[in-house]
Amino acid sequence: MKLLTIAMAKGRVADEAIQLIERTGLYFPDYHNESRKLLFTDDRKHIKLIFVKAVDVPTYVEKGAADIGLVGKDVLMEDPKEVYELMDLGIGKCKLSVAGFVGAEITESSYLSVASKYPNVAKAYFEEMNIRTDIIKLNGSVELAPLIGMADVIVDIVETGTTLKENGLTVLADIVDISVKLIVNKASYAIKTDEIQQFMKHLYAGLEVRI
Ligand SMILES: Nc1ncnc2c1ncn2[C@@H]1O[C@H](COP(=O)(O)OP(=O)(O)OP(=O)(O)O)[C@@H](O)[C@H]1O
Ligand SMILES: O=P(O)(O)OC[C@H]1O[C@H](OP(=O)(O)OP(=O)(O)O)[C@H](O)[C@@H]1O
Repeated sequence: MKLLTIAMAKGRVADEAIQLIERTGLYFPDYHNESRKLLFTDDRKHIKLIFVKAVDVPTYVEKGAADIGLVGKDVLMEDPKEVYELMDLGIGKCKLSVAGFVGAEITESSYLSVASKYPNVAKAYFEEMNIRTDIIKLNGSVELAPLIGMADVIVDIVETGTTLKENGLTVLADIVDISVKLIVNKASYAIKTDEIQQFMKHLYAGLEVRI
């Protein structure tokens, strides 16, 4: 059995993903969600988990530093890479939405300033709508931008809507549903076909139990 390396981000994705992986019978004795370790191996040495920034997961997989990556569809849409996207894990569910002040109107004649962690997704969305934009790339706390007059609207992740609500903002339009995807390096899929398919089969079985 060849060892599989799986890249994912610490935090909300890892906490749920590791529960799913452990459902397949794999066990990571050292893992706990407050650990500062960045690399874990299961007790039978089948899987090596590496923790990287969410936006870097597709890069590790494209370059072959990881065979498999678990990453939000938002990251894959913003910066597409040459990888296979083979499975939806049904975790990390949220939406990418346009948000702003209640009653803000977005029309074809608008010229909008848009703040986002996802400038490419935002640009493509408004181009499709024939709306001219000035896109401002931010790396977090995006909801602040309309409040201080830096942007008319934002494009950001919405899950419960609490962050928007607490900042006096509302969803103006939904762009796309997001969840965590399993991506695979193209060469790894050729070389480690059996291992990868077995792993995915076990994950599917775990998902069925979960549903
Ligand atoms: N509020 C949320 N609810 C559900 N899923 C979310 C939420 N926010 C982000 N996600 C999903 O989880 C992934 C990782 O989010 P996370 O907040 O851990 O990363 P990040 O904000 O990009 O990284 P960092 O906090 O290190 O800057 C996102 O790419 C997205 O797919
Ligand atoms: O609808 P909610 O349940 O409130 O979740 C949405 C919030 O979660 C994410 O932020 P995150 O915690 O990753 O912080 P950051 O992007 O500002 O770093 C996202 O960017 C929203 O701000």
